[in-house]
Amino acid sequence: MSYLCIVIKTKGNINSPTEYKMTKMIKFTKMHGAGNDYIYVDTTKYPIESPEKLSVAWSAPHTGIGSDGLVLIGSSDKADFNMRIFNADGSEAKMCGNASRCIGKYLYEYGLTSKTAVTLDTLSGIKVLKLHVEDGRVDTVTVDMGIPADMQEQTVEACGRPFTGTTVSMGNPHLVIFVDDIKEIDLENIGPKLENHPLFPGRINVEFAQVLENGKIRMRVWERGSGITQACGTGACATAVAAALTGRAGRTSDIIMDGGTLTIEWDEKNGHVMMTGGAVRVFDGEIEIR
Ligand SMILES: N[C@H](CCC[C@H](N)C(=O)O)C(=O)O
Repeated sequence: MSYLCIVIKTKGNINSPTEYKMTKMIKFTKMHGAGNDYIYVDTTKYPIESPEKLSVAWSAPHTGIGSDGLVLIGSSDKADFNMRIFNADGSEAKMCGNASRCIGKYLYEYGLTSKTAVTLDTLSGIKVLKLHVEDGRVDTVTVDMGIPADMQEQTVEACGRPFTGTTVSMGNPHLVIFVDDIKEIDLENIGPKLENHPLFPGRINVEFAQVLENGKIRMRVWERGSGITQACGTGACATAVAAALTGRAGRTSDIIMDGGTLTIEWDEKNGHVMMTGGAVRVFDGEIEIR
């Protein structure tokens, strides 16, 4: 009886932990608000260790899932739930308007809540979401974005010319610049120079806006940490506040962005900014973490 004996030479003991890279599957949901798309993970089920690194890897269009960043939904002892948001470059932001609406949809439609008023703990404080439910679906959400801050006129030199705008914080910083013709703005070139200008040591989100004949406002955004996005919820709020502050509009504005329109109301009585807009679930998926 002959035996064939095969010896497989390995480096060291193949059972040692270093040889076996532990991998785990993470379920995620891809969603967008006015085209501002993020990857959403329920970290109560799928805890994430290095969100900064994963946001960069997963946001990549060709080698990852492709998105403007990563949003983690977690538990909170101060509110119904917690939100953390990471830009495509891995930087963590304090607030995301479009993501907060999508989280409202996610929580209700995935059965994590049956409430239509949900509190969300963020790095810029607790936000209140009002879910507009129809036939068991949430397609529109109104978010109380709180009170705008740090409003001041600012002139910044970039690309050989001055840009005068209004800074507004919605928990995250924005520079809103009104122009006569938004089509003239080379956002790809100007955006990063303003985002990274030394005047803004924490960098800044940049919005160019044009008031239209019908009183609506057309806005395009270069987001800190993500570049040009289809829409920016906090940016739409900052734009509406800047328009009201500078007498270009009233306290309610429709902000028309590349990916969709948000309605912003700056309440005269309590100073809060209310943002209303859509939330869309694109697909569910799972991805391996090595
Ligand atoms: N890029 C922003 C975070 C995302 C905000 C935006 N996507 C929104 O909908 O508000 C920042 O670094 O402050």
